[in-house]
Amino acid sequence: MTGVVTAGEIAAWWPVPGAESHKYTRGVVGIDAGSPQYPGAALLAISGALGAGPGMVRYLGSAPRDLVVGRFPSVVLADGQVQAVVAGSGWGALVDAGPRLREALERRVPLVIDADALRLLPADLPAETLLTPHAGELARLLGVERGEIEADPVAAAVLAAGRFKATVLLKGAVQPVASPDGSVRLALSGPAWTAQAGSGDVLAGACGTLLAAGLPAGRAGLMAASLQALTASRFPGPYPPDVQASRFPEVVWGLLAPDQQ
Ligand SMILES: NC(=O)C1=CN([C@@H]2O[C@H](COP(=O)(O)OP(=O)(O)OC[C@H]3O[C@@H](n4cnc5c(N)ncnc54)[C@H](OP(=O)(O)O)[C@@H]3O)[C@@H](O)[C@H]2O)[C@@H](O)CC1
Ligand SMILES: Nc1ncnc2c1ncn2[C@@H]1O[C@H](COP(=O)(O)OP(=O)(O)O)[C@@H](O)[C@H]1O
Repeated sequence: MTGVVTAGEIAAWWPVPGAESHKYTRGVVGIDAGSPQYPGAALLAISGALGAGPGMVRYLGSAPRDLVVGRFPSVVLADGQVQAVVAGSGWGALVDAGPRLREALERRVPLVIDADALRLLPADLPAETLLTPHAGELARLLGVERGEIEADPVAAAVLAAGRFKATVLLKGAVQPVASPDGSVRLALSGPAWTAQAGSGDVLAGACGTLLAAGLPAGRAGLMAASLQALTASRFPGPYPPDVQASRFPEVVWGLLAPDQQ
């Protein structure tokens, strides 16, 4: 199937908790984002993860831990079981980036690989890996000029998904989500208020929550990117990306119960 995902599809796929759900069945997402160089990226990725409704967020990164729990007290600092991991946002020049990505891979769960971890892709990626490059990062990965990516983002995403045998969400004004089997869909689009530093970190966190809930990588990417775009449409204006993420639940509610809006 091709074309733009619909709001109806997103609502139908949304992981609504059942009466018997608990935090582990809803999905635990491990966030390895941020660093001493980019502590804000940890908070941004966590805000995106929480806004999409996880059972639990575990913080696995190297940003100051007090900063994390001071801002988000529901986040668990203890390591333990996770059903998906977000790796790479705001790693910057971390010297242990390679071991961090290996550790994430050894958990054998679906991964979101973002930002600086995209430079370290291994030859074999696990099933349900979601890569979330912007055009600059994808150009670097494919060894082409950025203009080529921007000239045909759909073709670039499809090429990358085939090359890396992973699902690729190419970020930008048009956001294709391509699967290794050659299929591609577009996320819903929204106003460019989202085009600001940190929106990508928020998006990676939201993708992680949806992967942890058990969604296939393609759907997780389409849903998270569309949620961010719909939020900017519903709350247009210069809201910082974590503030946009704090409005995600209202937008999800609007998708699930449109009559009550
Ligand atoms: N608060 C925090 O802690 C934040 C932390 N962050 C963290 O900062 C780190 C560096 O991330 P980064 O994306 O700024 O740099 P990098 O990957 O070297 O870009 C390379 C080149 O690509 C281009 N380019 C960039 N974006 C583009 C786009 N959307 N669409 C198209 N092209 C684009 C651009 O090329 P130019 O236009 O300059 O030619 C740029 O020079 C990373 O760890 C990230 O997670 C940020 O998330 C912000 C908030
Ligand atoms: N023109 C645009 N219209 C709408 N959204 C955009 C536009 N350009 C970029 N975005 C959004 O901004 C974000 C950019 O991600 P990224 O460049 O990785 O940011 P950062 O690394 O600073 O967090 C993505 O979430 C993308 O959806």
